Amino acid sequence: MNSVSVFAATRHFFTLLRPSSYRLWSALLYLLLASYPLKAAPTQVPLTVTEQVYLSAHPVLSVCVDPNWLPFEAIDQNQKHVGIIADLLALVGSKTGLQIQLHPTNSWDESLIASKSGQCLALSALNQTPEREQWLIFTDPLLEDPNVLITQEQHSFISDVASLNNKTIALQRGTAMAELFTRDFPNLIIIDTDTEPEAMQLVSDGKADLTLRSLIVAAHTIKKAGWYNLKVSGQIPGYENKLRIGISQSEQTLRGILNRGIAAISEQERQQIMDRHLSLQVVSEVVTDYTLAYGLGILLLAVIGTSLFWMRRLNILNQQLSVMAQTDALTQLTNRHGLNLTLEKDLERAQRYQHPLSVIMMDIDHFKQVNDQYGHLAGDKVLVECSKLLRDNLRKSDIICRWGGEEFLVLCFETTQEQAVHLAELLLGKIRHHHFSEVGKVTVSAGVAQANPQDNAESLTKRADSLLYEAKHNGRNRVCVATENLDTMARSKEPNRE
Ligand SMILES: Nc1nc2c(ncn2[C@@H]2O[C@H](COP(=O)(O)OP(=O)(O)OP(=O)(O)O)[C@@H](O)[C@H]2O)c(=O)[nH]1
Repeated sequence: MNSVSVFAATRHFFTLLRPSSYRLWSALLYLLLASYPLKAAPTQVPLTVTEQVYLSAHPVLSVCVDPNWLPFEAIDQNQKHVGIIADLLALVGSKTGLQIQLHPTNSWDESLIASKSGQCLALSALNQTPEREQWLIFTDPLLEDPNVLITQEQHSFISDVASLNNKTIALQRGTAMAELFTRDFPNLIIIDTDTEPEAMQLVSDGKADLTLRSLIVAAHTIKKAGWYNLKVSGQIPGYENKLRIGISQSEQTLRGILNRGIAAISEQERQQIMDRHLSLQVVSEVVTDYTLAYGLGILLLAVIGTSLFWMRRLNILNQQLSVMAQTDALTQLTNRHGLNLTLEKDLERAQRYQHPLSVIMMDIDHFKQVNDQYGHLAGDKVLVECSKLLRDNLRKSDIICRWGGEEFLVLCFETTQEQAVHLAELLLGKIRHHHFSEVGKVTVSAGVAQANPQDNAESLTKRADSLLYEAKHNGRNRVCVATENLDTMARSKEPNRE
C-alpha cells in the first residue's frame, strides 16, 4: 500500500468516527449483537438483545383467562389465576423474566372481547382457529390433551361423527371446538351453552345427546359433579386441544420470548403441575371432633374409590377407543388409519437398515356387479370371506389392512418385489379357487411395489395403486409389477419368505 492510499484509509477511518457516523456504527453493533442469543441472568432462558430490549420496555404481560375452566384454569375468590395453565404460565414467567398480570373478567366471552379491544395483550390458553387468527398470533403449544365425546351410559360407541344425523351436541359458545364443529359437522344440531359444565349437565339430563370435552376436564368434572350416567363414547382424531398462548398480532418479539419459556419447561415440571391439579386435595385443618374426622375419612375413601373406578374405566374406554379406531368394523382387519400410524416408521426402518419391504395393493374385480346382483349384505359377506382368506394365507408378521371399500393392502416385511409377486399370485389363486358362500366365484387384481430408498409412504402406496390400476386395465384377475430396474435397498439380500 503506498503512502497516498494509507493516508486515504486513515482519513476514511476518522470519518467513520465522526458523530454523524455514530448512528451507523451503533446500528451495525446492534444488528451484530441481536443475532446472538445472550444469557440475561442465570435463572432465565437465553434471550437475544432484541428480546432483552423488548423485555425491559414491557416487563409486564397482561393476560385474560377463562375464569371457569378447572382444572385447566379459573379465577378464585381472591381474584387469583389458578389451575394447570396458571402454573404453566407462572413457570414461563419465571423462566423468561416476564411478569404475568391477570386481567380479571367474569366469563370466557368477556375475555375474548377484552383481548380484541386490546385491554389484555394475551389470552392464556386456547386452540388456534382461523377466526382467532384474525386478531391473534399463537405460541407453540403450552399444553396438549385429547378431546373426547361424552354421552349417557347407554349410548353406543361413536366411530364416525359425520354419520350422526339429527343428534344434538352441547358446546360452550366461543370455544374453538364450537367453531370447528359448526364448520365441519353440519349434520349435528349445536346447542350453545355459557360454560362446559352446563353442556355436561344437559347431556346428563338427556337434553342433549352428546358434548365434546377435554379428557382431563371430563375426568375432573365427572368425578367432581357425580355425573356417573356419563361416559366417553368416542374420540375424533384431529380435534385435540393444543392450547397455546394467543397474543396480539403486532407482538412477534413477545411470541419469541414466550416460545423460549415454553420450550424450557421440562417434562418433570409439567408432570408435577399435572399431578398437583389432578390429584385429590387433602384437608389440612386440625380436626378435634373425631366423629367429623371419621366422616371425612370415609368421604375421602369414597372419593378415592370413585376416582380409581373412573380412572380405570376411562383407561379401559380409551384402550377400546384406540383399538376400535384402528380396526375395520366389518372385516376386523386393520383399517387405513391404523396402517398409516405405522407405515411411515416401518418404511424408514427398512430404508435405514437396508431391508427389503414390499406392498401388495388388491381390489376385488367387478364388485359393483356383486352388490347389484346379490345385494349389499352378500357383498359384505364376500368382503369378510375374502379378508379371512387373505389373513389365513399370510405370515403373522405381515400386515393386512382394508384400504378402502373393496381394496386391501398387504405390507410385507423382509420381502423383495419378486417374492411379493409370488405371494400376490398365491393369494389371487386362493381367492380364484374359493367358493364364496353367497356368490360363487370372485377374482381379485393386484399391484406390487417394492420400496426404494427415496420412497415415502405416499409414493410407495401410490405406485402400488397405479400398478393395480394397470392390472385392472389389462383384463383383471392378475398381478402387475413395475418392470424398470429398481435401485433397491436389498435386492442382493433376497431372504427366503418361506
Ligand atoms: N357390500 C359392500 N360394498 C361395498 C363396500 N365398500 C364399497 N363397496 C362397493 O364396492 C363397489 C366398487 O365398485 P367399483 O369402484 O365400480 O369397482 P368394481 O365394480 O369392483 O370394478 P373394478 O374394480 O374396476 O373391477 C361399489 O359398488 C361400492 O358400493 C362395503 O363395505 N360393502
